[in-house]
Order: sequence, then C-alpha cells, then structure tokens
Amino acid sequence: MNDKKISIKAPAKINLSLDVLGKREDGYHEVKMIMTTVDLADRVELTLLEENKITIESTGGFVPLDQRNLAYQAAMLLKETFGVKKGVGIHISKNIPVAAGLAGGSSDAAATLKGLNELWDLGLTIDEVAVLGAKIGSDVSFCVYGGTAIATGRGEHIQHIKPPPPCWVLLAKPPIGVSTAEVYRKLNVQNIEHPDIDAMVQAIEGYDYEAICRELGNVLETVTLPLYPEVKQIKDQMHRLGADGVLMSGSGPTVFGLFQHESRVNRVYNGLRGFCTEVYAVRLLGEGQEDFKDSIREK
Ligand SMILES: C[C@](O)(CO)[C@H](O)COP(=O)(O)OP(=O)(O)OC[C@H]1O[C@@H](n2ccc(N)nc2=O)[C@H](O)[C@@H]1O
Ligand SMILES: Nc1ncnc2c1ncn2[C@@H]1O[C@H](COP(=O)(O)OP(=O)(O)OP(=O)(O)O)[C@@H](O)[C@H]1O
Repeated sequence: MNDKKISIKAPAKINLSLDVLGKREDGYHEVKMIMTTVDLADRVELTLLEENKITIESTGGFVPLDQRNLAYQAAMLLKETFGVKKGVGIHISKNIPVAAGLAGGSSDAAATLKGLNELWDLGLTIDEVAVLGAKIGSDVSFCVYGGTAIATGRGEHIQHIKPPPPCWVLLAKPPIGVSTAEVYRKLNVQNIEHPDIDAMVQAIEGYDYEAICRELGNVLETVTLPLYPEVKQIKDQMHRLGADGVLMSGSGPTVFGLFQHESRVNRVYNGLRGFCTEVYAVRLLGEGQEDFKDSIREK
C-alpha cells in the first residue's frame, strides 16, 4: 500500500430503536438509541499533501465541496487541535443517500478522522478519535467504531453490544431530504410513547430475530410521518409486501425493512421499485471494528 494514500470504507447506520428522554439545556436532546452498521458505504480516499491545505471532491450525491462538508470539518479539526502543517486531498465516492437518516456525512467524517490519524501520524487511540468526532456531530462517535451499540447523551456515549443475527435490510428513501434539526425541534417530548430499549437489547443479545422485529421503535416518526406522508406510505407498503419488521431510520426519511430470506427481500425490492426510486437491499454488518489499525487499511 502507498503510505501517502489511504482508502477507508464509511458505512451507513440504521437506528433499530430511538428514544428521546428530554430536552437538554444546551439545546440538544437526551437520547437512548440502538445503532448498527449496514453494508451500504461511501469510500473515502485520502492523499497526503505536503502543502498546508485541504481539498475535497466527491462523486455522486449532492454534497457541499467546502468547509460545510463534514469530512472537511474533520480534517480541519485535527489540523487545529494538533497543529498539523501537512495537507490532505479528500475524495468521497458517495453511495449513501444524503440527508436520509443514514448518517452518511457523519460516517465520512469518522472515516476521515481515522484515516488522517494514520496519514498524519497522530497516534490517537480509537476512543480519542471518537471523542474528537463528537465535536463534529452527534452520530460521528458511533461511526468511528461501527458495529452495534447503545448510544446515550446526545448520541456520543457509546456502549458496544453483541451484533444482532445476520439478516437482509431493505432501505427505501423517498425523494425528499429531512432536516434533523427541524425534526428534533418539532418533537413534543412530553407526549410520546417510548420504545422499550432494554427489551431490544435483550432481543439482540439473545439473538432473537423475531423479538428484534417486534421491538423496533423510533419516537422521531411522530414528527416526520405527519410532515411527509410518503414516508408512512413506504412503511405501509413494506409491511404489506411482507417485511418481517419495518421502521424509519434516524430523523428519516429512509425506511428500512428487515428480512431473513433472500427470496422475499428480492420480491419486496421489486415491488417497491415502481413506487420509490432509491431502494437498496443490503446486509446488516453488525460487527464492530475490533482492530483499529486493520479496520482502516485497505485489504
Ligand atoms: C437522528 C440521529 O441521526 C439518530 O442517530 C441523530 O440523533 C442526529 O445526529 P446528527 O445528524 O449527527 O446530529 P447533529 O449534527 O449533532 O445535530 C443536528 C441537529 O439536531 C438536533 N439534535 C441532534 C442530536 C440530539 N441528540 N439532539 C438534538 O436536538 C440539534 O438541533 C442539532 O442542531
Ligand atoms: N460528506 C457529506 N456527505 C453527506 N452530506 C454531507 C456531507 N458533508 C456535509 N453534508 C451535509 O450534511 C447534511 C446531512 O447529510 P447526511 O447525509 O449526513 O444526513 P443524515 O443521513 O440525515 O445524517 P444523520 O442520520 O446523522 O442525521 C446535508 O445537508 C449535507 O449537505
């Protein structure tokens, strides 16, 4: 491998359960959620530049190519924190839909932090990288580790749990982008039915696929579904076509369905394609990144 170039996979996440416990004084919400990675990923390529600058380019998807890009912000954060004088060229092959509830930008930022830790020889541990990630966005810490975890605080406190049993995940995104800030702002925290996060943890740790499908829950649906009726239509359609469990991911609008059988996932995929242009059939990744160094090297 060329030591002046590094290529990292940046997978999307889904929330198997998402609860909001209350509003905090800093304006954020206290959450308790279960996140897991799926095999739909961007690829982030980092090239060492001797000149002190950050360049960014991206293929596919509509993403800002300046300081608004979360990968750019990740590089800038490391530069400012550690006084790095070298530069980096960031190239993102964008496969994860943007503003979809799948943490695409957060995962690009996490991949950039991990890659630059190597490329700029910063010697940070994965936990140190995750703490830095939280400064960029609430989902970035989880994305640094991947795998399956309970996230608390504003999402940055990560407790790893066992991966769920492997299954198929069908992702369907209607052609709208949802603002996470707006969804949290419109949430009525006093008046929501809370999902049972502990029961979901038990279902996952007990490798009980049926119970996982039963315990799926996301309080942000109470905001996004009435705002965007097409999200509810996709949920209903997936149920009707035979998904084992269906839920909106994050603040939406992507809906995911869980399946054990490949034949059924293919049938539902075809059934949804006429109805929704962006549909992806992927595997649950579930496993975390046990060896930090190996996880960021191209194999
Ligand atoms: C919906 C989820 O994706 C579920 O994983 C996350 O909670 C959101 O994570 P994110 O997109 O990384 O969020 P951030 O970029 O940190 O915040 C975007 C906006 O969402 C709101 N926000 C976010 C996280 C949180 N715990 N409480 C909030 O109220 C804040 O208004 C914030 O300005
Ligand atoms: N590298 C990036 N990839 C995608 N979006 C980015 C990126 N950098 C900045 N953004 C901006 O971030 C916003 C949210 O995009 P993103 O795809 O991360 O949303 P999301 O999947 O809803 O995230 P989350 O699930 O963490 O709330 C968009 O407005 C987008 O323009």
